[in-house]
Amino acid sequence: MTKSVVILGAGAWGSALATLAKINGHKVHIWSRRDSQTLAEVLKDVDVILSAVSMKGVRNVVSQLQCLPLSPEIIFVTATKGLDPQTTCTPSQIWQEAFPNHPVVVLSGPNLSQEIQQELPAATVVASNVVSAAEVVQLVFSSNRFRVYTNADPLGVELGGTLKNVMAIAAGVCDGLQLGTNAKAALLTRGLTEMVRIGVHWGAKQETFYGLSGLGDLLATGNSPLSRNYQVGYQLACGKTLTEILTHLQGTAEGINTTKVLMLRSKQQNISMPITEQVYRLLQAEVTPRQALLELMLRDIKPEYND
Ligand SMILES: NC(=O)C1=CN([C@@H]2O[C@H](COP(=O)(O)OP(=O)(O)OC[C@H]3O[C@@H](n4cnc5c(N)ncnc54)[C@H](OP(=O)(O)O)[C@@H]3O)[C@@H](O)[C@H]2O)C=CC1
Ligand SMILES: O=C(CO)COP(=O)(O)O
Repeated sequence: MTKSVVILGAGAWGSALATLAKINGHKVHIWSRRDSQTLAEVLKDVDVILSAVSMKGVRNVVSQLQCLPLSPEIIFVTATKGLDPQTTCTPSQIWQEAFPNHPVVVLSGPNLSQEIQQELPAATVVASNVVSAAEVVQLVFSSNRFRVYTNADPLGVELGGTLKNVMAIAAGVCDGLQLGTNAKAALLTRGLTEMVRIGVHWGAKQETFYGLSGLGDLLATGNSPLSRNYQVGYQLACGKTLTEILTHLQGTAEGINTTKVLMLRSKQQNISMPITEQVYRLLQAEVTPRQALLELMLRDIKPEYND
């Protein structure tokens, strides 16, 4: 059945998702804060509201929507991969708190938007506590070039896509320093261990991190120059400063803010996150890429798994 979909955020990801819904014949409107139409106008008779704004815009957009009369039938979908610096909440937690009577669905996976715009095949996950809502969103986006799986662990799916951005920065450093394939495999594997450790502590399911939104997205962004987070790490390793990199970077690298939030929360909760800590220190210019590598290699020797 044809759905009316409004996509909030006309950036790289919002535009790619709009293309995917349009090819399935849905009525799609992309709204951005520069739109000539107001949110109230574009949200008339809407079925699905998908937010693809970057993390820094989420609270702003949520508050604007809270002022509008919205039917409880409307499904919210969040495709943002970040953590709120003030509260450390995930975007879906912010949406759900603001709209407790609406179903909220997380959409996340290995989805480099440029490849999707080139019509290359990809897969993703839509996760919600309300299975029927996830199934509606699955139908809106599924096609012969975009395979959509449902999942019942929205927190795990969301954290997979968010936490891997920190590891994508580290992977860019690894490649920028030309450390080789063994080092890259070690980094991504131990990076995944770190993601699982904090994610499970926060209430996500371990197995979710081994799916598309965790391992899948870690492999995509940790191995692709198309990833902005990877680019940040790569260029730091090539000697550029963060300010220089951000001046020329197209779009948002959420991993920079996520690293800060993650450091704060992991320290408060006493969770060991050695790779995240070195990425944090590198972004703060407290260590060079080579020093960060050495710090990781010279940590106390230990069993691979502690339990
Ligand atoms: N690009 C990709 O491949 C993918 C990205 N993502 C995630 O999607 C999110 C968006 O990424 P992407 O589209 O690439 O980023 P872009 O930088 O291309 O776009 C960001 C969007 O957010 C909007 N925005 C930023 N701040 C505000 C605000 N205060 N109020 C309203 N709108 C705001 C921007 O509006 P304006 O243009 O007016 O500044 C723009 O539409 C990120 O969390 C990213 O991690 C997820 C999967 C794939
Ligand atoms: O999350 C993404 C692909 O799944 C996009 O990665 P970047 O934000 O690093 O470009």
